[in-house]
Amino acid sequence: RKPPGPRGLPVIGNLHQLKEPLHEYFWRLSKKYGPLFYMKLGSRPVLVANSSRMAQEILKIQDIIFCSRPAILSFRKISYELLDIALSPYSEYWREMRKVCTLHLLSAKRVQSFRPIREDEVSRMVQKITLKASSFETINLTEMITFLTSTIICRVAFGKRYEQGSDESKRFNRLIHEFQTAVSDFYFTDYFPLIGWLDKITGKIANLDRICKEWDSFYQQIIDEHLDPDRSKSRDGDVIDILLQLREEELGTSFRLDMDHIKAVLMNVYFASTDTIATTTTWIMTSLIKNPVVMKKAQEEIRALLSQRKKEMVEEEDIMAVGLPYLNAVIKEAMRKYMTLPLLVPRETREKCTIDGFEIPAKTLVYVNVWAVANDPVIWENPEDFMPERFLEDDRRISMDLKGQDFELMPFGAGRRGCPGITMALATVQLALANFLYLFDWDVPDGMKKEDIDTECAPGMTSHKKNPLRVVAKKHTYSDVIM
Ligand code: HEM
Repeated sequence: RKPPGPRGLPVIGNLHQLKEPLHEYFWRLSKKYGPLFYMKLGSRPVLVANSSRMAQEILKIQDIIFCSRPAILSFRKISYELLDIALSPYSEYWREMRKVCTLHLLSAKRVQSFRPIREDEVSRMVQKITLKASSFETINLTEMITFLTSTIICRVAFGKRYEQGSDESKRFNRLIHEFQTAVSDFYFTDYFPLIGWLDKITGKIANLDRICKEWDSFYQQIIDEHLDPDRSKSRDGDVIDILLQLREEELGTSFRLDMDHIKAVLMNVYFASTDTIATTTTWIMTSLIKNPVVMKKAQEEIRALLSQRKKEMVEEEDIMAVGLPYLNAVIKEAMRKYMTLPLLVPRETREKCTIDGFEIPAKTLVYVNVWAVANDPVIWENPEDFMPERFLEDDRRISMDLKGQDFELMPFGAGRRGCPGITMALATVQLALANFLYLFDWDVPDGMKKEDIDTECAPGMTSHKKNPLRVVAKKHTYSDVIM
C-alpha cells in the first residue's frame, strides 16, 4: 500500500506537474493528499513529508533507513564520485569521512580559530557600508552579504582572498555561477536511465565535465601553492593546511586521504557554507527591514548592552559576553519563516520500509518539507507573522534551539545527516547581523515603501531571495564611543 499522491502520466510520472518554489507546491499538495504523499519523477519513486510527526519518523525514528543520499549525475561528478560528506550515500566511508571533518574542520575549537578572519571581513564590509552611507548611496545588501560570506569561506577553506572586481574574482564568480547552474540542471540520466544518452547528445555531460575540470584545476592550483615550502601560512592554517596535514597522519580510517578526497571536501566546505550563510543573512535583514518595530528592539538590545563597552565594531567576544537573546530570537524566527534549505538536502531510502502504515520501496527519493512544518498553523500561531517574541515568551519555545532536537523547527536538518556546520554558520550570521544593527540605521531607498520589498524565492534547492535587497544605511552615532 503506497501513500496517496497526485496521479501522473505513464513514463514521465508527475514530472510535468512540478512547480517552483517546490516547497510551496508540495505544501499545497499536502492539503489534498495528507502529510505524507507519493509521486513519481520519471522512473524514480518520490516520498514527500510535510508534517512534524512525519519529519520525526524520517529524521529520528527511522533515520537509519532514510539517511542515504541519491547518487544523481551532477552530485556524482562534482564530488569526485561521492567522496565528499553531503552527497555521499550512507556507508562506512561516509561515517568515517564525516567524523574526520567534524573532528578536525568543524569542531567548536576550529571554528573559533577562524574568528580573526570573520572579524576582519566584517570590519572591511562595515567600512564599505560606511562609505556608501556617507554618500546616501543605495546599497545592494544581497550582493554585499554574498561577497562577505564568499570571502570568509575562501579564506577559511583556501587561504585566499579575492578583491571585489578583480580579474581573479570575476573568474572565480563565473566558475561558481556555472557550477550552480549545472548542478541544478535537469539530466535524463537521473529520471529516465534508459534514455540517459540524451544528456550526451545535448552536450550537458560535456558541459558538466568541463566545469568539474575547471574546478579541479582551481583546487589543484591552490593545493600546489599550499605545498610550496616557502609559503608563509597563518598560525592555525586553513582547511587545505589541515587536510594536507591529515594526509600525513594515521587517521584510523579504512582509507588514506588522497588528493581527490581533499578536493571533494573542499567542494563541500565551500558550497555548503557560502550560499546558505548568505541566503540566511539576507532573509534576516529582509525580515528586519520589513518589520521596523522588531528592528528597533533588536538595535536597542545590542546598543544598550554594547555601547558601554565603547566599541568601534562588535566582536565575537562581545556577543559571547552579553548573549543577545532578542537577536537570537530574530535569527530563529527568520530561519523559521524563510527556510534556507526548505526541503533539506534530498535523502534516499536504503531499503524497503513501512511508514505510517504505507510501504515505501528501497531507493525512494525523500523530501522532508521542513518549511511546511515551520509554517504549519497547527503548530505555530499566526505563522505568517514575523514575531521573534514567540521564542522568548512562549514557555514551550524558550529552550528551542536549531540543532535538530525539535521537530517543529529544523533549518539545519536532523539526525545522522544533520548539518555539521551549524556552529560555523551561526558564528558568521550573528557577527554580521550584530554589526549591521549596532552600527547602522536602515531604511528602504527613497520612493519605496517597506511593503514594496518582496519575499519571492528563486527556484532551486537553496531558497534565495529572488530580487536583491536594496536599502540605504545611516551610520548610528554614539556620543561616548570612540569611532
Ligand atoms: C546558515 C547556514 C547553513 C544552513 C541553513 C545549513 C543547512 C543544512 C541542511 C538543511 C543540511 C541537510 C541536513 C539533512 O539532510 O538533514 C545540511 C547539510 C550539510 N551542511 Fe549545512 N547549513 C549551513 C551551513 C553550513 C556550513 C557553514 C557548513 C560547513 C562546511 C555546512 C556543511 C554541511 C555538510 C557537510 C552537510 C552534509 C551533512 C551530511 O550529509 O552528512 N553547512 N546543511
